[in-house]
Amino acid sequence: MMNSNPQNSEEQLDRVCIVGSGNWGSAIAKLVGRNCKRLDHFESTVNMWVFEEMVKDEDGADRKLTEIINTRHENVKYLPGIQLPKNVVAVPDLANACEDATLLIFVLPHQFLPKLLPIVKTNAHPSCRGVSLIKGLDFDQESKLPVLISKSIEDAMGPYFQCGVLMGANVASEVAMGQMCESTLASKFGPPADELTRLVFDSPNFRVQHIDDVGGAEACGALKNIIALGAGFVDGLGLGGNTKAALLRIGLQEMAKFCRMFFDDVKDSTFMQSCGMADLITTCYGGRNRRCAEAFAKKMQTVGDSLESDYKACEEIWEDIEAELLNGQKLQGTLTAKEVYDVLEAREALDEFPLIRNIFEISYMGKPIESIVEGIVVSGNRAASAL
Ligand SMILES: NC(=O)C1=CN([C@@H]2O[C@H](COP(=O)(O)OP(=O)(O)OC[C@H]3O[C@@H](n4cnc5c(N)ncnc54)[C@H](O)[C@@H]3O)[C@@H](O)[C@H]2O)C=CC1
Ligand SMILES: O=C(CO)COP(=O)(O)O
Repeated sequence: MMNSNPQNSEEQLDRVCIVGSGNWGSAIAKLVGRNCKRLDHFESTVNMWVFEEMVKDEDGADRKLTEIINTRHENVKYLPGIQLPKNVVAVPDLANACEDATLLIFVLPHQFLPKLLPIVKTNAHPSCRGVSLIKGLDFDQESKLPVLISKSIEDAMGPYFQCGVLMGANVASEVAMGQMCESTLASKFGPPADELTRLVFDSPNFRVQHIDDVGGAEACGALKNIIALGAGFVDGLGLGGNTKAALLRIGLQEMAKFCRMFFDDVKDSTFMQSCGMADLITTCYGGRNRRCAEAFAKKMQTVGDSLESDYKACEEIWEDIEAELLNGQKLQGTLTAKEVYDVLEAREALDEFPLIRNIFEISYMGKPIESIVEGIVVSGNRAASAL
C-alpha cells in the first residue's frame, strides 16, 4: 500500500515532477502536462528538471535550454517541433524542481541517475511515490547480480517509497506526434494510487494498461535494447525481414529466460504486453539502438580487421556513432549489453544466451558482424533441444 507513511494525507493533490527532459522525457511531459491540467487530483503545474546546457536558438544566439523551453514551450534540442503544454515548467535546479513532489517520474539515461537521487530524496514530499521510465538495469558489483533500477530508486529513497515503471512500445517522436500506441504501467501501489498513476499518463492515443509485474516489465524494457543492436546488425548486413523475425523470436526467448533466471514472480503474460513483444518489435524497427547498430555494422565492414578486436577502439566507434547520429541523445543498449554480459560471465551462463553473447562480442570483441546469424541459429537449436 502506498499510504503506509502516516504523513500522507487523503486530500492532498498530487504534485508531479519529471526528472529528465531528453527525447522521451519531453514527449511524456506533453502527455503528463495535459493530464495534470485537466484532472482534479493533480496540481496543474508540472516541474520538469532539465540538465542545463547552452543551445543555439533560432536567431543563432546561445541560450539556456530552460529559458528556451519556458518561453517557446519546445525542447528544441531533444524534441524539436513539438509544443509542450504551458503548465510544464523547465527547472534547472533539481532541488527546486522536486520540492514537495508527491509523484516523481524518472526519465533519463540510467548512467546519470545515482548522483541525483540524494537530492531528490531530500526535497521530495515524504509520502511521494515514483515511476521509472528508464530502460536499463543496475548491477550489484559484489554479488554480480542484476538489480532493477526501480529497486535502486526505492533503496535510495527510503523505506516508504515505492517505485513502479512505465514501459512500452513507445518511440518518443511517434508518441509526441500523437500516433496511437499502448504502454504498460507496472506497479504495486495498490488502490487508488495504481489507477491515479495510470491516469496521469493515459490518453486516447496513449493507452496505458496496468499490471503488477514490475520486474518482468522493467527487465523487458532493458533487455530489448540489446536485441535491437542485433536488429541493426541484421539490417547492416542487408538481410531481410525473415532473418529479423528470427532474431526477434529468439531474442524474446532469451529475454524471458534472463527474466526468469534473475527476477522473482515474472509472469508469462507480461511478455504479451506492450512492454514485452510490442516494445521489442518497435525498437528493432524504429529505435536509436537499431539505427546506431546498423551504422556500426556498416563501419566495421569498411574498416575490416584493422580496429575490430580492440575493446577501446570499439567503444570509441560507438561513441562517435552516438555523437554523429543522436545529437546528445544516449544509447542504452551498448551499456546494458556490457552489464548483462558481465553478469552472465560471472554466473558461467554465457553459453545459455548465445544471441545476447554474440551481440556483445560483435559490439566489443571483434566478432564479425555476420556471426549475428550464428547467434540466432545456436540459440534456436539450444531452445529446440530443450523442448
Ligand atoms: N527516446 C525514446 O524513444 C525512449 C526512451 N526511453 C528511455 O527513457 C530514458 C531516457 O531517455 P530519453 O529521454 O530519450 O533521453 P535522451 O537519450 O534524449 O538523453 C539525453 C538526456 O540526458 C541528459 N544528460 C546529458 N548529460 C547529463 C548528465 N551529466 N546528467 C544528467 N543528465 C544528462 C540530457 O540533458 C538529455 O536530457 C532512457 O532509459 C531510454 O531508454 C524509453 C522509451 C522511449
Ligand atoms: O524504448 C524505445 C521504444 O519503446 C526506444 O528505443 P531506442 O532507445 O532504441 O530508441
